[in-house]
Amino acid sequence: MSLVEAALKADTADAFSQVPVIDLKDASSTDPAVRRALGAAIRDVCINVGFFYGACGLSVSVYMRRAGIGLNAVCNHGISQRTIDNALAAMTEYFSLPLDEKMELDMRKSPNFKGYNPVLSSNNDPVNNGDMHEGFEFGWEELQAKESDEKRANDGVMAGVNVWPRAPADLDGEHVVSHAAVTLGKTMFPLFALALDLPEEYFGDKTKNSAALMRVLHYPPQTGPVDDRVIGIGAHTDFECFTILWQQPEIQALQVLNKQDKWIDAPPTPGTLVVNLGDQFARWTNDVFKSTVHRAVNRSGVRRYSIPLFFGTDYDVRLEPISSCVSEDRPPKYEVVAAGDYVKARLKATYGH
Ligand SMILES: O=C(O)CCC(=O)C(=O)O
Ligand SMILES: [Fe+2]
Repeated sequence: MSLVEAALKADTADAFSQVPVIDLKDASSTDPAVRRALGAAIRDVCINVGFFYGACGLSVSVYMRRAGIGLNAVCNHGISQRTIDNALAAMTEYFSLPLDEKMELDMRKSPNFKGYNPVLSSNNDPVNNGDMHEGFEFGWEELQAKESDEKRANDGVMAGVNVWPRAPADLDGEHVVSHAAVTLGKTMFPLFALALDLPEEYFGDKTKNSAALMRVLHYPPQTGPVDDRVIGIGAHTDFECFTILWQQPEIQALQVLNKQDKWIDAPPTPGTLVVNLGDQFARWTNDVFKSTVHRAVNRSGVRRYSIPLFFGTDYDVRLEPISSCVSEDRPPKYEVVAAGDYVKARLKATYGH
């Protein structure tokens, strides 16, 4: 079945009622048949849901080893548990700093949306009155600072350095997690290409500078009568190709909208990370791949932390629809824009500056 036919079929299929799990253990297989089978599973989920739990757990260390980076920094700590524990401890410490100290790195002082954003300063859903979370955002950076960072020199409209809080709440743990997640993201691109019947290396020259924005989020508990227009993060789609999300175990907050406009819970599931598609993939695939609306509402009565990594194409890439996703009956739906311009416009709308 062609991609366009599969998308048409999905339009009339039943709405999803849960977020599916895809086992990513075969992501490192070199057997073409095994890889094709995984690509087919990913294709089905991308066309019908746009969200899945990637079961990775221990195998993340395999990705790290294959990519040949961060072995000491990441694998020896065991990305699936110890690195995450470190990151969670650093986040907890960072967000408990006095507000004026956090505001020293106010994102609004940064030309490229790096740094701290306080509670209610972002508004992902324009009908709402602000998002009930605070966050800290940074882009890709070498673990050991280099004199000249070629990747960052090519960031175009999103170019600019990160800002970091001072030790001890220095978010070093998050920086390590971002390297692990970027490695996982690079492993995913060839699989998305397979899912789109493209050569595995199709996205290679479009993702040389691993546009990767990581956010560290803290959602205070919302108790008592909750104003529906003030929720953890309002209904939105993500901006980049796909997001890899770690959510704090045992706290339900994330919800995904199905086509019957029903919110489906996506609770944290041990040994998995959430993977969801964003608008760059929707634009590239002319909506064959779904950039699905989601939100987070923390009514658990306790604090909740999460770490999304938004993984996209190089910012100068133009998001032209892939030809197999366009037909006479399915003409291009989106104006062609450069990835960086699109991301920057969405960030401006979200943070109001
Ligand atoms: O915290 C979460 O579970 C979701 C965060 C999210 O959707 C985002 O930052 O785009
Ligand atoms: Fe999101």
